[in-house]
Amino acid sequence: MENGAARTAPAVIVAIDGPSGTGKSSTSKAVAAQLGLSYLDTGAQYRAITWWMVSNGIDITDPTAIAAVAGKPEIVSGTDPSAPAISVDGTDVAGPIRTQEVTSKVSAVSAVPEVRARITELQRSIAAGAEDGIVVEGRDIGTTVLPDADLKIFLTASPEARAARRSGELKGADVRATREALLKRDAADSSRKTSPLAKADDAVEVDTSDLTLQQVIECVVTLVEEKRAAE
Ligand SMILES: Nc1ncnc2c1ncn2[C@@H]1O[C@H](COP(=O)(O)OP(=O)(O)OP(=O)(O)O)[C@@H](O)[C@H]1O
Ligand SMILES: Nc1ccn([C@H]2C[C@H](O)[C@@H](COP(=O)(O)O)O2)c(=O)n1
Repeated sequence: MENGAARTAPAVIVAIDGPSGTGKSSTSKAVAAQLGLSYLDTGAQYRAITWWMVSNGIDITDPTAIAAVAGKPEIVSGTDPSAPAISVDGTDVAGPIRTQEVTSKVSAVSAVPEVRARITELQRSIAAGAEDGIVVEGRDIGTTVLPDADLKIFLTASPEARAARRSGELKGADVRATREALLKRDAADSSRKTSPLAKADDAVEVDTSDLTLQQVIECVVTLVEEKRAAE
């Protein structure tokens, strides 16, 4: 190595997309922490703007009303994988954005083009500022937000596996009702006109149905390391 300069791994941008409950957040956080990368949960940003709309009495069934105020809330996302944080106008909303009310309304709010344009711009600027690289998870990262990402992963899992995982989280939740709610949200997210949930043509698909979380993490870490070695 010339002049004794330390060899550092090049900044890498990893896009992880997929339907609900496939393990995007758990995997992305662990991979980012293991590889010293930043982490961005884009679903949390759409939940945050939905929370703001609900808190301010905006009619969620009216896309024009949503579009008119889409630029108002200031959303700030932390990128430390060991302490994910999200605030709206200075209020910590990490808890409130996970309520059933926000979950049931987030697909409608995130389908509005003005909302997507605003959040996409924010996501690109966060990714551009991540000096050591970043893992960004969501629904349209590989297709729309970061089409030049170094590595794109698309996680899948059977509806049964996903419902069982989510019901385990929401202790006592009915698995069949959870499955139906997941499928309803997937259908809405996949069928919207603006940047729907979709696998990029150059994404690596990983079916996590029969893999443990640890196996999925190892698989993605290996893919990132292979990518870095090839550059
Ligand atoms: N391979 C796996 N095996 C078993 N459980 C898993 C696996 N991957 C994730 N889980 C668990 O499934 C639940 C959902 O995972 P996670 O939140 O990471 O999914 P997600 O794709 O980010 O979902 P969403 O898009 O709804 O936020 C969590 O409780 C997580 O611990
Ligand atoms: N890139 C993204 C990320 C998320 N959304 C929408 C669609 C999801 O139903 C919702 C919540 O995401 P989750 O927290 O479950 O990952 O946000 C999107 O449209 N685009």
